Amino acid sequence: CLEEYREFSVAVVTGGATGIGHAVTQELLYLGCNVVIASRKEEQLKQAVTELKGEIEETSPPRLMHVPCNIRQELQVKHLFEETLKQYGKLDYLVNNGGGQFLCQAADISKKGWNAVIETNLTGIFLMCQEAHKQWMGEHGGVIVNMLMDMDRGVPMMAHSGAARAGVENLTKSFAVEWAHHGIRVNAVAPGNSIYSETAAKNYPIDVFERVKPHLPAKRLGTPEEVSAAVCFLLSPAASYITGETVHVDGGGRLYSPLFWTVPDHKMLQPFHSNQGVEEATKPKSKL
Ligand SMILES: CCCCC/C=C/C(=O)SCCNC(=O)CCNC(=O)[C@H](O)C(C)(C)COP(=O)(O)OP(=O)(O)OC[C@H]1O[C@@H](n2cnc3c(N)ncnc32)[C@H](O)[C@@H]1OP(=O)(O)O
Ligand SMILES: NC(=O)C1=CN([C@@H]2O[C@H](COP(=O)(O)OP(=O)(O)OC[C@H]3O[C@@H](n4cnc5c(N)ncnc54)[C@H](OP(=O)(O)O)[C@@H]3O)[C@@H](O)[C@H]2O)C=CC1
Repeated sequence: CLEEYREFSVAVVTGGATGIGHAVTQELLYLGCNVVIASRKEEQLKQAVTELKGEIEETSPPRLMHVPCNIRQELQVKHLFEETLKQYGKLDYLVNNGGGQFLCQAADISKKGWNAVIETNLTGIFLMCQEAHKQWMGEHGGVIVNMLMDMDRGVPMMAHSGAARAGVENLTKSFAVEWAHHGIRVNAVAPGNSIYSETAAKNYPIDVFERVKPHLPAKRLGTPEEVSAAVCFLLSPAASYITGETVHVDGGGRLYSPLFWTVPDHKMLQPFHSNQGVEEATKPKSKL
């Protein structure tokens, strides 16, 4: 299965300079792919290219390049694929990993903050998939992996991101079906809220990772490499019959751990009592 990677496939990885994206980039390079990494901070991209190039043979054109791109900006997304095709002449894999959010109770999220997170984590992924399809994959096929989060029980303190990622999970299924006859597979990876990297941790004012650790069945945090392994499996021909699927990489966290939120003791959700008598109990309770 690794042979097809070795035929110098071409991958675009958003957020490929840091954390999980960095691990994906490193693994794809190791497997023989050409990789384009894309995110907003050009200095960070350049640094990653310099570091990762030190680990691979020098080639012409180089097997790793960067394109600054904010996935919220349509023109920048278009430019990213144009540059990729100009340099390598094809596009086999797209990893929509770039994204993020801020901690905030739902009641306090401003409309601007809501829009920033939805644009990043939902609209941005939509634009990336649509443009990849338009410029290359619609005609030639390809494989897409979208990054989600542990959001199936809702995401207290990150409601905006949970909503966006749930949207992406559904988009993943729609694309998987609509684009199957174009030879495109589309899957998702959902990391638990427990994948430690310095760059992920520094986005938060509190040590979110230390707080989740004791509540994980694995009793340890996950690594970017453990997420990358799932991404690379889904990209590979070993996953040729898998599409529209989500793979969870969370050490069992979603099955066991309390959410990143403790409900205070309260008596605000009272039960319904039928001891008011049959007539009273069967009266419609609608407030309309
Ligand atoms: C449960 C714990 C789980 C931990 C697991 C880890 C999960 C991960 O996802 S790790 C990856 C983390 N990486 C990131 O989060 C990085 C990316 N994040 C961002 O870029 C921002 O958070 C963004 C998505 C909001 C985008 O920001 P940007 O486009 O730069 O927009 P602004 O900074 O201008 O903000 C716009 C607007 O958003 C509101 N806002 C932003 N930050 C906060 C905050 N910390 N608290 C409250 N509100 C915030 C705010 O309304 C901003 O407008 P202004 O007030 O006018 O600045
Ligand atoms: N670590 C964890 O436990 C979890 C992570 N995730 C998700 O996994 C993905 C990778 O996170 P992780 O590696 O941990 O954290 P990082 O903070 O290291 O990575 C986030 C990356 O996304 C890029 N990014 C953010 N916004 C944009 C944008 N608008 N356009 C292009 N790139 C952008 C950032 O680069 P730049 O700022 O330069 O744009 C950065 O490289 C993210 O989507 C994250 O939300 C989900 C669940 C848990």
